[in-house]
Amino acid sequence: MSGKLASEYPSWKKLQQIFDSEHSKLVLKDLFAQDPERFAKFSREYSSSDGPDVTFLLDYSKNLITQPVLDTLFSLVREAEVEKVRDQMFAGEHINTSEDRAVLHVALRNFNDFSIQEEGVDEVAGVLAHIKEFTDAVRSGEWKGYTGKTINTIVNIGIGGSDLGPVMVTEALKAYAKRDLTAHFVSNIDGTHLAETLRVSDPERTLFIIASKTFTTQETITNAESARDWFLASAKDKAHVAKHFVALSTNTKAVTAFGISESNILPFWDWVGGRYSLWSAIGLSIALVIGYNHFEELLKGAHGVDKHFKETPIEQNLPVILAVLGIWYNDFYGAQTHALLPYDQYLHKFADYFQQGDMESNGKFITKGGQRVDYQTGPIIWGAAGTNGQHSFYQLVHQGTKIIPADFIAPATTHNPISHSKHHRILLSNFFAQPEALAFGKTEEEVRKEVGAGASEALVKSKVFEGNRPSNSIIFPLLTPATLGALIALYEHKIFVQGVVWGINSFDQMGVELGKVLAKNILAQLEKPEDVKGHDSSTTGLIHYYQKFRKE
Ligand SMILES: O=P(O)(O)OC[C@H]1O[C@](O)(CO)[C@@H](O)[C@@H]1O
Repeated sequence: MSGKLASEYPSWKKLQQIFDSEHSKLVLKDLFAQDPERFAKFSREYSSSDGPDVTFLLDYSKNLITQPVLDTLFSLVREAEVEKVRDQMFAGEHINTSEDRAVLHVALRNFNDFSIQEEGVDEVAGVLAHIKEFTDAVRSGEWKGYTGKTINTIVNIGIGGSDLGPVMVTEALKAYAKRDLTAHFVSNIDGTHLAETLRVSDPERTLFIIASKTFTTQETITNAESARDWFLASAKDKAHVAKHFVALSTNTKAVTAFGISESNILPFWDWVGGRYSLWSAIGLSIALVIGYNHFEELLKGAHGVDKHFKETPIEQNLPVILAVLGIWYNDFYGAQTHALLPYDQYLHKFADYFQQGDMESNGKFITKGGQRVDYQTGPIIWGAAGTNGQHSFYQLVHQGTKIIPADFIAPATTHNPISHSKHHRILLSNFFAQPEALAFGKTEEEVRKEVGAGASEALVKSKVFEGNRPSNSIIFPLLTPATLGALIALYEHKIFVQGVVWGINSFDQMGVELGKVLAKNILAQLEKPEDVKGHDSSTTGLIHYYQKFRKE
């Protein structure tokens, strides 16, 4: 049952036994040598069944698994009733129990396939129509600023889920961007972020998109107020705000109180989690940059994977496969992190995006039933675009003392085939080489042959790659909007499956609250040393030190 401790499932215990007795025998070099069919057995191609064409290959053969390990992991998924909870999610049941909410990002990209009963679901198509109408007006130049000029800059002001998705996707789909429309994303409360953006923006031609589900987030509201002050310093008349400020929010009351008219609000619903919201009105900046039709392709690509996730048996279900592999390393091998390594410059924000997507979802130690877990939950997600990472942190991935499961992700072809695709071939040669090097390494014997007889023992040892480091590889024809949608949905559902197995609520984020409350209290004490009360000596000392330099 969901909410149960994962360690209570019979398969969990069995996995522990398998790990204890077998893991020293799970050596990739041997496993590949023993079975010429290993790649065929442990790789799967996804092809969308309808909507835009999406295909990708997931190769998971370079994992420390055998069929019995995988079968036991699948049994764990069955015991945790992942399919039942998945169906509850798709049916609109309130699986976000702590907040008593449905979890329906799948409804935002549904296109009438699944029947979902929840308030607001029938409004999705209307909001998409509004996004289309608005983006068409801005992109065509029909929407004018207060002096009659067209919009050439958009500034999305939001943070967390109201920022990272739009940032990642607009970067990823830059090849589809309208190049004469510049998009900025301001998230940090640090005034530098807004100031540097405003410095290069023209108030007569800038559209501010205030993106906040709650419309109470301190960073976003403060940035929005300062942006409005900056705008009014030029525009003077508050009536002009209507041409330059739109809001994306579930909190209409707070938006209108801010001074944005109701006609400039694109709403969404409480069943859209912040980190799952790029598919909603929060994606307005994406639609503005790449055009509505491409935005819809993104949604349809995700919908294809939703169908796959909902309809495919566990053994062939790609999000489930990724999820159980992650559990195997996280909970039995003791891996602390998971690296996302896209070999595509356009995907350079992919890991940043899934830091929130995964860590805010599954970074929890209490089960839905209120018990403390006695195992590890969500991994630390990190990564960077290849090949840059190779010249910074890959040393540790190859020869460090930690096990770092990684996903290598790459497009077979590029939007920028400069020098007859020479760059892309070099990029891909690295994409193929790195998982190979990680898996198979280089033995002492091989090193000795290379360095010759005179080399010192220390030098020989330092050149050995132990190998047996696991990875997945995902390859697809080209990074299109639909393919990106599919990839994001793949990881979203992976996170879902892991959360269900671990028995936690992947859809609240109580862990971000305490810091917010303390900061509010401290903000009121920053002026005078005598105001600083109720803290430990370290916090008090730090605030007192700051107060020596404090300026208005
Ligand atoms: O869209 P909002 O309500 O401004 O919230 C922004 C972000 O803040 C959080 O609540 C906490 O970081 C995230 O879950 C959310 O994406």
